[in-house]
Amino acid sequence: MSDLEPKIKAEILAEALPYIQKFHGKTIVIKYGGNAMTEEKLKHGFARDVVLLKLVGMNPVVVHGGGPQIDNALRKVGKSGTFIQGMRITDEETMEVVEWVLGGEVQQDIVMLINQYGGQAVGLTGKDGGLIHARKLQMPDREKPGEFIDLGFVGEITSINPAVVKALQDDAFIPVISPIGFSDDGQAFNINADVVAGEIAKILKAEKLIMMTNIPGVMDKQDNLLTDLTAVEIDHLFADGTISGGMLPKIGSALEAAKSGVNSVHIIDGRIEHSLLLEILTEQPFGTLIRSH
Ligand SMILES: Nc1ncnc2c1ncn2[C@@H]1O[C@H](COP(=O)(O)OP(=O)(O)O)[C@@H](O)[C@H]1O
Ligand SMILES: CC(=O)N[C@@H](CCC(=O)OP(=O)(O)O)C(=O)O
Repeated sequence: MSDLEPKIKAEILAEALPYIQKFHGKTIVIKYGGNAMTEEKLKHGFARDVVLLKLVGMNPVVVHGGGPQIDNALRKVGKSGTFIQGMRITDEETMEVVEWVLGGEVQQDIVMLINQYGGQAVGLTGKDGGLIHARKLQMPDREKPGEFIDLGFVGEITSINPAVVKALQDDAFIPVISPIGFSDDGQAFNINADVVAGEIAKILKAEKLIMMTNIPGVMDKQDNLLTDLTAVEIDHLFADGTISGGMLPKIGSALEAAKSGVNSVHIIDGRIEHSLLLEILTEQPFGTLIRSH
């Protein structure tokens, strides 16, 4: 932006006004994927953007991932990450690493940066305020209908109690949520962060859900960006194998949220600096918009 003519700079800033008005007081759930937080510069840009959104009157809620960061920590203890249908197989030792990495290092890094830029972030896991109740996931096998895959300590959400998030929002704080759920007997479960973001957006009746990842959006088989997708089109992409790996839970959760009344759901490239501001405060079409119909 520093290379732009002053007039163009002013026009871009003025373009933000209707969006600031439209989204004032509205909840914006941001899924901050582990792949979009690998560079220092990007992390700082993200933190500044979140603070700006809060200061202009929106209610950002961050749900973070950390897949690559968990992989790094596992490598240090001689283990490697294995995924099935975009979900990590999580044995007991892996679960300990997941809790330690997501609930510790990754979350604290985001909280510190947001606070450094003048925000008031508070880190939460599913345990805090009974936020995320979970049980062991029975994951349907996409290749063998009727059969299930055992992923160990991977959880599915049974309920969300959003009271703690609402209280923090009302008190000018920015919640930063780790995707770890707990059963009634205190067992921790590893939950895909896209799934948590989708459910949090649903229960908070968010205006927007923005999933920041490491690709321009949903791509077709020829690697062209699909700017806009409906439920029917998504069904086709699932059926013909265009969507695989980490995009499976992401697009599934995005569609669920769109069907449940979240007004706009986007999958965007988190590797572009200030992608969050571009999506929310400018007219520029960005990434993939997921529609319920
Ligand atoms: N059709 C598709 N369009 C875009 N990405 C896809 C598609 N199918 C599979 N993917 C994969 O999904 C990845 C994004 O999911 P994931 O690695 O879990 O990211 P994140 O850490 O941001 O949640 C992409 O980098 C890409 O490798
Ligand atoms: C069950 C499962 O797969 N959990 C994820 C949780 C972190 C996550 O979702 O991180 P990203 O958003 O960076 O992919 C994992 O263990 O990697």
